[in-house]
Amino acid sequence: MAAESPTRPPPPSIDRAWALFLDVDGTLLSFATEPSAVVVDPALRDSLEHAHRHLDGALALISGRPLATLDRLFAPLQLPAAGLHGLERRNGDRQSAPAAAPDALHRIRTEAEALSARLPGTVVEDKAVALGLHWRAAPQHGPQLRAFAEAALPRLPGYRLQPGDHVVELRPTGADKGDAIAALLEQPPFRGRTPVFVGDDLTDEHGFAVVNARHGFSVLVGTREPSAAHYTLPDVAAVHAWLEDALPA
Ligand SMILES: O=P(O)(O)OC[C@H]1O[C@H](O[C@H]2O[C@H](CO)[C@@H](O)[C@H](O)[C@H]2O)[C@H](O)[C@@H](O)[C@@H]1O
Repeated sequence: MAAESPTRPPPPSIDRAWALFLDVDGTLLSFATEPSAVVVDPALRDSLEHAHRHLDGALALISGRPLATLDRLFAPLQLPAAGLHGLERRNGDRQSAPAAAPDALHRIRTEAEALSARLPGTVVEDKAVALGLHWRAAPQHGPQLRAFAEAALPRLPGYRLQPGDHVVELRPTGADKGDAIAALLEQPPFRGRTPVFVGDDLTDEHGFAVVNARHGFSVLVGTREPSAAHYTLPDVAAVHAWLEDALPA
């Protein structure tokens, strides 16, 4: 018999004493057929800016995207953030970044682009030290891209596969989203606050574990199972409404 899905309540309204961590794709932004096709509504930028102020700066984006891409998407906002699933971090003047990409990754990117050119609807995302192989517009090609990534991995010492939503990534081993949240919680303005993380994807489970261990609020967007999250919001529109509702006009 299939296990029953847990019933999760919606999260409480945003509290000034929170440290709020927000995933990006699938949480703040609706999915698009490819990474460059996402749309950032100006109203969302306004909500994030208000929330950042309301929380005295204790709001950070926690994403698989590089920080440079986050800054471009949300410009002119430049929020505290973790990029590349936790490998890159920025909190005010404090920054950390992974080492440069090995030569093998450049060769693998060229091979991946050649493969993608033969598989219409697939996309190779160049994330400098990481590589995303996407198949949202062509799900039938997912197995071939996954097989390519698995075969490439032994040529990349110090790398691992990062599965995601219609994507597999080749990324350096090291920090995950949970590590990034834990590190930010050691620093002002996040230190001493109740941690709250809102996310939708597998990579967000690391963040849920850290927040749960600190008696915070873990919020799953959507219905993916299994998940360690204790609360839920049904979709991106509900996340936007939750952000807007809680804030003073
Ligand atoms: O941690 P996140 O902020 O959720 O980032 C995870 C990955 O999101 C992006 O890919 C996803 O969104 C694309 C645009 O909607 C979509 O086409 C793709 O199928 C999704 O997997 C981003 O491109 C990746 O770099 C992030 O790692």
